[in-house]
Amino acid sequence: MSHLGQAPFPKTRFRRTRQSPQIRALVQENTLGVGDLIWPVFVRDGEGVEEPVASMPGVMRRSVDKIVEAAREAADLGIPVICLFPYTDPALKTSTCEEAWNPDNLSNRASRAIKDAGIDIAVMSDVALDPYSADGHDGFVVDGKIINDETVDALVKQALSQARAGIDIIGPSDMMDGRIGAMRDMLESEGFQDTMLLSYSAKYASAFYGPFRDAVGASGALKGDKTTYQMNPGNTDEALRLIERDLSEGADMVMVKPGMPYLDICRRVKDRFAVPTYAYQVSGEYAMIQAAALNGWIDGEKAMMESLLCFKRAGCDGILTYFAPAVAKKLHGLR
Ligand SMILES: NCc1[nH]cc(CCC(=O)O)c1CC(=O)O
Repeated sequence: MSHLGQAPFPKTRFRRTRQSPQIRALVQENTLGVGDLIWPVFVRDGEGVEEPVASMPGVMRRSVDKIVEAAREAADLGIPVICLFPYTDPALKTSTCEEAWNPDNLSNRASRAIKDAGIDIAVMSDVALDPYSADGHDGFVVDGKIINDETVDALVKQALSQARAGIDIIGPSDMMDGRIGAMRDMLESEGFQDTMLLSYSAKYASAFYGPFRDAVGASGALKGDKTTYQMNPGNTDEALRLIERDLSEGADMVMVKPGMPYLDICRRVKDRFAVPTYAYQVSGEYAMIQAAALNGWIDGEKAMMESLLCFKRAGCDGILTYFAPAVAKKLHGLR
């Protein structure tokens, strides 16, 4: 084997630098820190409610008061960002989705409550129509098609209601074309110069979103699939074109989603654009690790830590993960 400047065996023995925890720490190239974590949480109606999500053991839907408690706990652990996903009352779901830009919808109430409590945590939102849509799609459905431009107008209204509710980081997850530019123009003209856009730029049409759709109550509503707007898992050049497009329209940060099966995309994005790059370790990835751990088939805690470190190795600056509080506790030596 020839490697630049590498002496042959036995002058080079790789095991020398693996001999103890101290030396392994010294030569470690990538690390996971609490500052790398974005914690997605599910908000529901009511008060004092913490309701387990069956397909995501350890994950809860929380009422707004409990979300505030969770945000405080996350901030105390040093988690920099909490990301809100609403579980909307099915009675509020329509084909015109107006609940999406209701200033008092669940997501906006939760955002305001966290801000009013003065908690030191950045709040991120989700922009897409699916939690509010009777059809379960991220855009308006007309004659069985998901229509792009009218959806973008609605998403801009939704994003404005979120900015007004104090959201720090707007996360468009809808995959419509042209939405980042439209939202950036709106934010500039409405006086929200500091509101960030973290674009779900390379979001794939994935089977790994199943438990999430249960958690937000969208699985029952969804007719068909999302393949006309989310990406084909076979593509990688297209991901780079989407990232480039979203950066050119004013995205501050970009995301690849799902995470673990798409680490090659994370690496290509980071190498090519050198911008703040995030991955979403989605609900199905979380569920797989938890299910195997609960069966005693893998060491859940080790698999959790390894999976997240690997995102850092792949070039990500941070990860959206349902494990965030557990990881933060582990990193602080609290468990
Ligand atoms: N716009 C919806 C949205 N935002 C985040 C997720 C998935 C998150 C997860 O699976 O953890 C989805 C689901 C989907 O696109 O159907």
